[in-house]
Amino acid sequence: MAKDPVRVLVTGAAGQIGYALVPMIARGVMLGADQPVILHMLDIPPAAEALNGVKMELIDAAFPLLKGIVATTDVAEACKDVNIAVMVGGFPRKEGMERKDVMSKNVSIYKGQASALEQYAAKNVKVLVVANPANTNALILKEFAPSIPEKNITCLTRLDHNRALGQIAERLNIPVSSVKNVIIWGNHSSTQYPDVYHAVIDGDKPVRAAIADDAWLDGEFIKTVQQRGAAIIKARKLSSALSAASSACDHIRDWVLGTPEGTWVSMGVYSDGSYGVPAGLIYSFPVTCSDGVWSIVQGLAVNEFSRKKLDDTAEELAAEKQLAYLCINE
Ligand SMILES: NC(=O)C1=CN([C@@H]2O[C@H](COP(=O)(O)OP(=O)(O)OC[C@H]3O[C@@H](n4cnc5c(N)ncnc54)[C@H](O)[C@@H]3O)[C@@H](O)[C@H]2O)C=CC1
Ligand SMILES: O=C([O-])CC(=O)C(=O)O
Repeated sequence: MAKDPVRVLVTGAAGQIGYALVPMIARGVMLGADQPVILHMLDIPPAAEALNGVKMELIDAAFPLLKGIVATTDVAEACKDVNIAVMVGGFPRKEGMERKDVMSKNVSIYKGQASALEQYAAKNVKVLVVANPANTNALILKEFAPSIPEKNITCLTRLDHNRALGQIAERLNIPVSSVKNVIIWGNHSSTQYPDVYHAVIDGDKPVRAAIADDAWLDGEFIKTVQQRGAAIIKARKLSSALSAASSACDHIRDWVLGTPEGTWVSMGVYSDGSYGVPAGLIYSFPVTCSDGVWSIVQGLAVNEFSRKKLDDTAEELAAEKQLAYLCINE
């Protein structure tokens, strides 16, 4: 029997990431090749014409799984009954801008959209925040949508996770599918910590032994992953739309359909104090997912080198949280 369609909201749908993301969703990349979808697309009035253009193209592409399109500048209409919300809308970082510069513009958007999701979305809505500062926007959304369970509000660090897999694969000249269990800890920012202490290739061979170059792993590798977003912006003069869209699909797919046995992924989730990370931050942890629920992988060893990096990125998030509240109360 055919499945009922799932309603998926994409905010900022007329933007760069939105344009890459909506065809992936309509093709089944996010929820599976047998899962019909109804796409809800939100953007702001100045982008209404471009949004309508995206809608026209979706119609023209004749995606068999696409059972309906809601394209609107009205946030209540956009959020109505959605099961999944991918929050991409916001002001992007431009070349030379720090993430803090976009903070004040974006936290007030997320406060408003939290209320709309709370009021109009399906009760079990799963939320993925992509727009920067992604962790802090997700935290604001959580705070201002108190009836949405905190387990249902996440942010995207899967792009950083995939970037780390990609760098290891390039270095070893092996397919990226042979590498697994890297970890992104902390903030989706240049303080994030891409950790390969538990990563393996070909099922069980430690990455550190395979690469046998600690100086590269502790230096250039970490820096490359941390700075990859800025490098793409410099090269494209636009943000990493293709890879962000693909990683957003990976995030939701694994959350809804489950992570493969023996594999974890990185997700920005509400900290419960695991690994000594202060509770009350949205922080990227290694997680496994089953039956639509994520769980933080427990019991991984954290050495002194890693400890400092976990703490530094937590400190940045605590400072962002403070700044966000200042912006909201201004
Ligand atoms: N977490 C991650 O891994 C990544 C996050 N990003 C972030 O994703 C966001 C989107 O990036 P792009 O698509 O490149 O930017 P973009 O500027 O091309 O698109 C953003 C869209 O959001 C719309 N928008 C602005 N305010 C809105 C509102 N209140 N409601 C709905 N829509 C609104 C704009 O009109 C625009 O169409 C940025 O914040 C960027 O920094 C980008 C790459 C990776
Ligand atoms: O760095 C940025 O502003 C864009 C981004 O989040 C990324 O590509 O990771």
